[in-house]
Order: sequence, then C-alpha cells, then structure tokens
Amino acid sequence: MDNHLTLLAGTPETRATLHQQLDEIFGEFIKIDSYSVDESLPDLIEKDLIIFSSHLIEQEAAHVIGERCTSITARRTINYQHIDRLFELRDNTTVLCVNDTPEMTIETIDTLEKIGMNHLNYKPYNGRSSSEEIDTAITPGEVPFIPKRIGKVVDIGVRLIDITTLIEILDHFQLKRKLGGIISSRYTSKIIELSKKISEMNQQTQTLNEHLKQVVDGVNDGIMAIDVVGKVTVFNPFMEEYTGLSASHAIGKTLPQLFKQHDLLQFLSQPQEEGRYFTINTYNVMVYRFDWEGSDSVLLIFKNTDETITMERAARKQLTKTGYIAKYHFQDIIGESEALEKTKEIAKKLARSELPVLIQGESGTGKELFASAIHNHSGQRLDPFLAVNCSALPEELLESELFGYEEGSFTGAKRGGKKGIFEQADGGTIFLDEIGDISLKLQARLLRVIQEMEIRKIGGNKNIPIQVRVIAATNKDLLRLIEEGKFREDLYHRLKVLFLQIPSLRKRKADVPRLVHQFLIENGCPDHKISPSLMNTLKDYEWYGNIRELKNTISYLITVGEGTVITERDLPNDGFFQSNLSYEADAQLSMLDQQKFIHVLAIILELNESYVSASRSKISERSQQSDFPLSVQQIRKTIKDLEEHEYVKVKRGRGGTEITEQGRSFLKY
Ligand SMILES: Nc1ncnc2c1ncn2[C@@H]1O[C@H](COP(=O)(O)OP(=O)(O)OP(=O)(O)O)[C@@H](O)[C@H]1O
Repeated sequence: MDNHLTLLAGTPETRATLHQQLDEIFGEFIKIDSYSVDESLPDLIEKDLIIFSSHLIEQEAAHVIGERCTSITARRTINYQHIDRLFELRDNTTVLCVNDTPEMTIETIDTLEKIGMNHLNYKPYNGRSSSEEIDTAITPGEVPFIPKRIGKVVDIGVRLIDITTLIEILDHFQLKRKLGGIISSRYTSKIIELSKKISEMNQQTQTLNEHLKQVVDGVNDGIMAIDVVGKVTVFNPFMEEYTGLSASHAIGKTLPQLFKQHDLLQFLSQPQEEGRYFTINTYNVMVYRFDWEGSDSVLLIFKNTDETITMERAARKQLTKTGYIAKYHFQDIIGESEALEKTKEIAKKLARSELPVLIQGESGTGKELFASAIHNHSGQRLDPFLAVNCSALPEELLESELFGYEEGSFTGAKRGGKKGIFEQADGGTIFLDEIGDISLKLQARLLRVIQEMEIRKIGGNKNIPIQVRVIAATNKDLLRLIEEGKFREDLYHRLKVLFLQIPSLRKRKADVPRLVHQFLIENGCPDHKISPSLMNTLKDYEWYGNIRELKNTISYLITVGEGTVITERDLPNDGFFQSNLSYEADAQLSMLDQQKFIHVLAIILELNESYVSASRSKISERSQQSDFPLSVQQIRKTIKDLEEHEYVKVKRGRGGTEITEQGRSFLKY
C-alpha cells in the first residue's frame, strides 16, 4: 500500500482510540502507524503524513518530524457512541468538565454546547480548584485528571477526529473523489448507530414504564403522583374507584381541579402529619404523602381502611383456627380506678416494645388478661399468642410442651416428633404463667432459650432459631425464691427487663361495682340488681382471691338468689371466702400440689359423708378409679401435707382420716 500516515497522540488510550477510528474508515486504503508521547516516539520521521491528535502534541513531538513531512492537527469532536451517558444526568445538574488542559476543557464544553447537549451546566476544571458543591464530573477519556473528592464520574470516551480532518486526509492522498462517498457514509453510520442505541433505550424505558404501570394498577391501594408543577402523572384504578374520576380525566390536572374537600386539599399540598383519615365519597381512606426521593414529584397513597380491617379480621380468623390467639384487649380489662388506669397506661407503653415483661400480682388479679392485651396491642398482634401454665404440668411434660421433641426421643413420643410451644409461637408472644413454679433444670433451659433465641428439641441435635416475645407472670415473691435458692437470679433479670405490677382488688375497690355489673352480664343476667347494702358489703370486702373470687361470688349469688334482686341474705357463709391466711399459705402451694390437695380432700369428704373409713388404702383405691390417679407414696405425702395445713385430722388406729372445717372451706374455694 503506497499511502501511509503516522498518528501521534498523547496518552496510549487516545492513540488506541484514534488509531482504531482511522483504521475503521481508511484501513483498506491507507497504512497507519501510531505513537503515544507518553510511551515512546521514533527518533525521526523523515517523510510521511503526520496527524497530531492536538496542538499540544504538535508542540511536544515537533523534534521528531522531518522536513519532508506534511502534518495535519486533528480537529476533534465528541465520541457519539458514549454521548448517551450524559442523558443519565438530570436536567440543570452542574457538572465539572475535565480534560487534560484548560484549553481542551473549554473546547470540549464548546463542542458539547454546539451539538445541543444543553441540559447540563458545565463548569470547566482548571486543574487547581473547583467548587466544593459539585459532585459530578464528565470527561472525554481523561479520568486521571478528575479530583479525588468527586462522587460521580461520567466518562464520555476519548474524543474522535472530526469529519473535516478526515476529508483533509483524503485530500492529501487525492482520494476524495474516489472514496469521499464511502468514507462519509462510514462516518455517518456511526451516528446512525447512536440513534439506534437511543431508540432501543427508549423502547426499554417504554417497556419498563408499562411494567411499572401494571404494578401500580395491581396494587390494592389508590396511588397518585404529582409532578414538579403540581400536575397529576399517575392515577391508578383504585383512585378512579375512590374518586369516581377516570385516569384520562385526572392525568394532567392539578389537585384543586380534582378535589373540592378543603381539608383534603390542604393535607395533600402541605401535610402536618404522616397520614390522615378522610372519607372520600363513601370510602374511608387513610392518606399518606411521600416526597419522591431524587425527583420533585410527590407520591400520594390512599389506603382503604375498611379493607384493611377486613384483611386483619381474615388474618385473625386464620389464627383463631389454630387456637393461638390472644382473647383479651385493653378494653376488656374492666375498671376505672386510678390504680388500674395507671397500670393499663404503663402496659400500653410496654406493648410497643418487643422486650420480655415480668408481670407480678396476686392470684386472680388479671395477669393473663394483661399479657393477652399487651400482645393484642403490640406489633405482633397478628402473630400467635400461646399461654402455658408452668405449675399445671409435671416437669417432663412441661419441658416437652415448651421445647418439643424429636421422634423416638423417649418412650411414648409421638411419631414425627412434636413442635414445642416456643416454636409454635414463633413471631409472636409466649405467656409463661406461674413462672415461679418451674424447676431449676427447666429454668436453666429457659434461660438459654431467652439468651440465644434458639431452641433445641428434646432428643434433637440442631438449634432452631426463633423470634418470640416472652411475657412471664408470677404471684410469688421471686426475690424470696432467689434467696432460698429456688429461682435463678440470672433468669429473673432476663425476664424482668420490663415489669408490670397488677394492683390487687383491695387497692382498687372503686372498680367493684363495674366488675359486678360485668359479671352479671357474663352470667346472662344483665337485669339482675344487687341491693345497695350488698354492694357496700362487696365493696368493703378484702377479696384475697381478687377478681377471680369476686367473679365466683357473683356466679354463686346468681345461682342461689331468688328473683332478680340479690341481697345480703344470698351471701355464702364465711367459709366460702378466701382468707388472708389461706392466701398466704396457698400462695406457697404449686398448682400441682393444689390439685393433689383437692383430689385427695374430695375423696376423703366423699368417704366421710358415706360413713366409710377414709383409710390410706381406701383413698388410694378411689384415686386409682379417677382421672387423676396418684401413687401410694403421693397419697401418703399429700395426707401428711393436708394434716400440716389442718385440712384433715388423721385418727390413730382404724379411725381413718377426717376432713376439718378448714379443709371443707379450702375445697369449696
Ligand atoms: N379487670 C378485669 N376485668 C374483667 N375481668 C377480669 C379482670 N381482671 C381479671 N378478670 C377475670 O378474672 C379471672 C382471673 O384473671 P386471670 O386469670 O387473668 O388472673 P391471674 O392473675 O392470671 O391469675 P393466676 O395468678 O391465678 O393465674 C379471669 O376470669 C379474668 O377474666
């Protein structure tokens, strides 16, 4: 090939890009060599057409150019292939324009403005200082010159040689007539490639827009967007339903053209709070307003509250099916006394957190009611609530109930194993009632579960992560149990992160009339009246068995009273009521011991009343026939305990055992 040219550029990148450009256009007709000043130059180029990539290079490489050379300094223009990157920047963004010299920077800005890239504010970078606020820089392939602090860099690629220089090259080789047409179509095909790329991008954006529209239309809420000049740009089908307006009518309109409700308009344009409740036509909606990050648009969401309530109901129904539901809410906790109101107020605050709560209060004060209400007031209200009475089950059974077991882990284990209460309550709340009654062994296990938030089933070898809020309750003095070595101090502190003390009914006697009224209703006798003097007696009473005792008393009164007015005459005798002493004594008894007491006492009473000697063997025989069979040792121990409590008298010889008045009262209670 006779035609030859040498390209001299600054950086290796510029050399490579321009060499490739010249090669793509002239490759078959002109042989091309190229050098970069930053790498190495030949000693001397004797005779050739020299193309300098810029004036700067013309000066820097002047010493290698022989006298018989002809030279052209290339005019350069933006690389159209990468120009689309500038469209990714938002209108009016101020950008730092960076090139290798201040002159080249000015030239780049000039070209960009001439080709119509006017949506940006270009600030030339002079290599020394630049405004600190500018965070975006654009450069034609000169990334190393960009100051370090700049966050976003848009490289539009090395500038290419422009068409006039290309024509000059053709001229030099006298190829213009022969190749002018081919060359200019090759050059313009590059620009067509760019248009193709932009139209593909357009199509992609359109598809994305359609997908987004489908998503917005498919959402269960009304969605509306407003652009920077206050015109509606999005109006989905739910908005159409709530407002009765069509999307085609709404789009392009301003808010006052669509809504007449003054308070709604005010909220939509300048909300004082996060969300607000409105009735639009017949729809009850909660409206939320969000400023759209990264744009000046505003997003408005209209949530149908009736729908939300229906959905909550459906979710609760599902939970009810599983039986893991908290039945009580704060409004079910009857009473307006100051002590109760304060307790409810604290409990509502505790509900907001997910930390463990220890509830302390005498028996029958409503600890379970409060635990249930706390769950229902918390963020987990749609998740399970499981309650377990720790004193009602023997240790092994309680352990397997709480933690579950793997198949075959003990004799009698169900096939397939069993999920424990902790696992079933995952995501929700577990209520551990009578926590003071659990054995030290179970306390250790419970402590680990609460600390690690994972459980291991009995006979299992893997840990299962769980997320459960623990609410524990006790009527015992746990600190005394700690002193006596019966309760772990570390577990106590883990459970008592938050604390709620439920006042006894003695401390809120003002609540008695309302509670009485409530229990009349619950017993199906809303029209029954309590005589004023009986009400005074009930109000004066100390209620050591608290609300449970009051509830039982009302059931008794309704049963024995005649007519619809209940008077003092209908009151049971003193033995019916729980005494302070018996409360103190019984508080020491575990639920299991109480059950044993009741079981054995009932057998003794029955034997006494049928004049059969209540010997240990007779009691044992009757016990074996019951649903709660006790071993001979258990019966011996229970009779001894009953004697200690003075509930029975054990006669020597063949006299057998006899129930005392105190035993009868205990049994009645
Ligand atoms: N404020 C109240 N309003 C209405 N009913 C109540 C109230 N407080 C308690 N009750 C009722 O009294 C009974 C005892 O309540 P609960 O079982 O919650 O007490 P507790 O403190 O957990 O008792 P225990 O320590 O014996 O387990 C329940 O039937 C409950 O519905």
